Amino acid sequence: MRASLIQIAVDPDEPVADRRARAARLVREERGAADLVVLPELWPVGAFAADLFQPESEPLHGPTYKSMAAAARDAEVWLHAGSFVEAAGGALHNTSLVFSPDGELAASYRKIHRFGFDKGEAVLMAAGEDLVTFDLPHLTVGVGTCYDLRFPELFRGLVDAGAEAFVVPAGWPARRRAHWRLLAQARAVENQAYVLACGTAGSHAGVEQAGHSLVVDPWGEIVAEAGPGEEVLRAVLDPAKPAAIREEFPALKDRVLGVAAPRRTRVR
Ligand SMILES: NC(=O)CCC(=O)C(=O)O
Repeated sequence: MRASLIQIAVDPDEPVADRRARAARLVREERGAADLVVLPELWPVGAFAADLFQPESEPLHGPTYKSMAAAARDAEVWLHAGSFVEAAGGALHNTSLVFSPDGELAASYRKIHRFGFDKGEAVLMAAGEDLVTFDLPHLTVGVGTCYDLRFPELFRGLVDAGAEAFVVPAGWPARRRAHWRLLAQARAVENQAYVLACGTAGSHAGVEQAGHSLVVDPWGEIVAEAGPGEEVLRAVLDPAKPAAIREEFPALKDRVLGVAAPRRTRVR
């Protein structure tokens, strides 16, 4: 299975509508070269451009949905279209969209762990509540977004829901690039699953982006890594590999459920 991760640059001088058109063009250019195309987190506005979240928010079936559905159909690819700011019921969400090659919505995911502590996304957006997977022809894929990567229990939940690969769109800062690589590899190793982590390039809202999108295999090896600038990162995945590794090294079967529940250690 061929995957293309479009590590688009978010430049505040490029109007959102122009970047949307450019992203759609980049997706169409993968026609014949990819089965799955991935875009990063909040690429229309930039993950740290909190001032734009409200003014650039859209309903689910807004301009980003429409342009990405058409691009998936034209390119005949599965498209994880990254995320956009969704306005729904008076709240904002960091929502990812997945389209099938006929341009139908296959899944949508509202980011569960919001970043920013007491500012930005953490205060402006509402948290999602649902774990989401979608089925490619030979691979079940779980979805997380950026900061979610720091929360292993989310990914374990996705494994319990059948995931053999994770797609993680992100807007990760260059300052924590070491965490990005380490966490992507950790999620792959502990879950014996592919990780496709697609970040942004460029700099917006004063935050230089890490770039360095990654494809990590279920053994934890990095099979492809982008540089810091705008780039399309391509990799070939073997959909049989997660099951083969889980069979060869069956650590997931040794889980002791409930061990994480708080309890006192008695000193004898
Ligand atoms: N957009 C994000 O979720 C950023 C996450 C981040 O910077 C980090 O986890 O570090």
